[in-house]
Amino acid sequence: MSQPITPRRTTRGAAPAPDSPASPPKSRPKSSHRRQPLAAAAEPNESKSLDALLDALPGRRAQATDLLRLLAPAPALPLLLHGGAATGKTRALLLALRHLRPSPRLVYAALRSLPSPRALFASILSQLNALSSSSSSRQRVPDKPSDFIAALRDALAGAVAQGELVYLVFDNLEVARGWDKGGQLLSLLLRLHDLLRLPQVVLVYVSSATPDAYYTMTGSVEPNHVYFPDYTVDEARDILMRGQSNPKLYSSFLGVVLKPLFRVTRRLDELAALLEPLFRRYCEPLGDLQAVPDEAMRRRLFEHLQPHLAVALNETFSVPMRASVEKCKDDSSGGKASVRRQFGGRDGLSSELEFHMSVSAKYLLLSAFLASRNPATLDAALFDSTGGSDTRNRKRKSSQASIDRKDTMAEEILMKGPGTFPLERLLAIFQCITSVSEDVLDEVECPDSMMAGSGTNALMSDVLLQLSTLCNSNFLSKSRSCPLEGSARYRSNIDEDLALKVNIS
Ligand SMILES: Nc1ncnc2c1ncn2[C@@H]1O[C@H](COP(=O)(O)OP(=O)(O)OP(=O)(O)O)[C@@H](O)[C@H]1O
Repeated sequence: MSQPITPRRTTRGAAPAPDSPASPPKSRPKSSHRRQPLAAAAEPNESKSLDALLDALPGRRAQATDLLRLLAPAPALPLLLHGGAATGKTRALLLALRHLRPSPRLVYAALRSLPSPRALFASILSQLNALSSSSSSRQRVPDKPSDFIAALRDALAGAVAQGELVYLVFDNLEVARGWDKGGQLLSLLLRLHDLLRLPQVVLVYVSSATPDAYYTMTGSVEPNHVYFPDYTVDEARDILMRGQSNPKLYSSFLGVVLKPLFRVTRRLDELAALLEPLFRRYCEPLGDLQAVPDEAMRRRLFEHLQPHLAVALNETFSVPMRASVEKCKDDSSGGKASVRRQFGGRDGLSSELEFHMSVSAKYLLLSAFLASRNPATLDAALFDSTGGSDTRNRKRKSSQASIDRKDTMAEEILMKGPGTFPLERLLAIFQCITSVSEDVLDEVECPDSMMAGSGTNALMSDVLLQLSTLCNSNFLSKSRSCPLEGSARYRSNIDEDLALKVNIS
């Protein structure tokens, strides 16, 4: 993380009344490398509410503490929260902001719930106009970013005139990249600190991309940043255990389902959506939902659940649909809804949809794409078990004739469309491209004895499971067994665009 700000905290006792119009504008604190323990500076009431904040954020203690340091009283630099999907960035930020005293003025825009730059401008300006109860609320929404900056400055001037800090939050910043002229807009948003030069305005960016991805591109002032790593399975368990009416029952349920599901998805929203119906199934044999199951009962519940768990593991794809987060809800439901659905059929993939699949499924899909698009004769040249790092066998530079021959072959392949391939070839390609990624092996390694053995067996059983999921989801098709070879053949149904979207991160 970059340089934090000295936590010159405003305590309740010392703070002016939250909405007092007479509150003086706050001065900017000096930057410092020094950090103070948060609780040490806190008064009893504050430490109680700090405990409540940390309780509401299992697995995010360090991030919540950093946020409180960096958000108040008046940070001199913008703040960037970054990390993978559903790692609690939004939740932690909104809860931390709610913890601040006096309550800050918040202008929040979740880019994922907005269709265009213009919608973003409109959302921000209307929130600001509501804050300052300005008469200009009927003004035209700017089309051009430069007009937006001018309108933003005017609207902010109205809001900060009341002496309050205004926190301007851009959530899901990475979404702007996909917008028309999104690169330009992104660079402008990241330069707001330099452009506005308003000390009372605190800029907060939330993104799944790393800071380097943005700041090398804009050359603007580098913000403070807080990283949100993926949850571990134990942290996910702590989060999912919150608010359960029968913790012992739920804990025994998580004991059997969480690890296998965690290999399919680590996203909390998806896990919660998967777990809810499974838990209902799990409880079906129970007469009393408040009962604490003994060992024999636990085994019975597991046996009852097992077939349903197998089905759930096969459905690895989900379509998160995000509603805008207007306010932070205290309960774990958050402000976003996640709807699960299997891909397939003629619907295709709308650009507004996101899909999630495990890393091993992504590699498998890419392996199938390559196997369908390239003739088997090219495999030896394209792949080797060293992932291409062994240069000893590299061929001499191709002659013009051989380049022409390859071009003609490529054209023919394109004309023919995707070809079919046997399972062995798919697995050989999969093995070659995963041999360079230890991460993949970590991900598919199955520590849970319930699902399979360990090591290679676990890897293979996972791959076969993923393969069947990809077939069920129409990403791949499986032909009937070939009468000569006696085994089934597969074909990839995805095009180059989708293959490019299968981003392995
Ligand atoms: N530590 C946590 N405790 C309780 N619930 C959590 C925690 N972390 C995440 N969640 C829940 O998981 C879901 C996703 O969290 P959140 O939206 O904060 O993640 P995010 O990192 O902002 O995701 P994205 O990058 O996709 O926008 C929400 O329902 C949220 O309430």
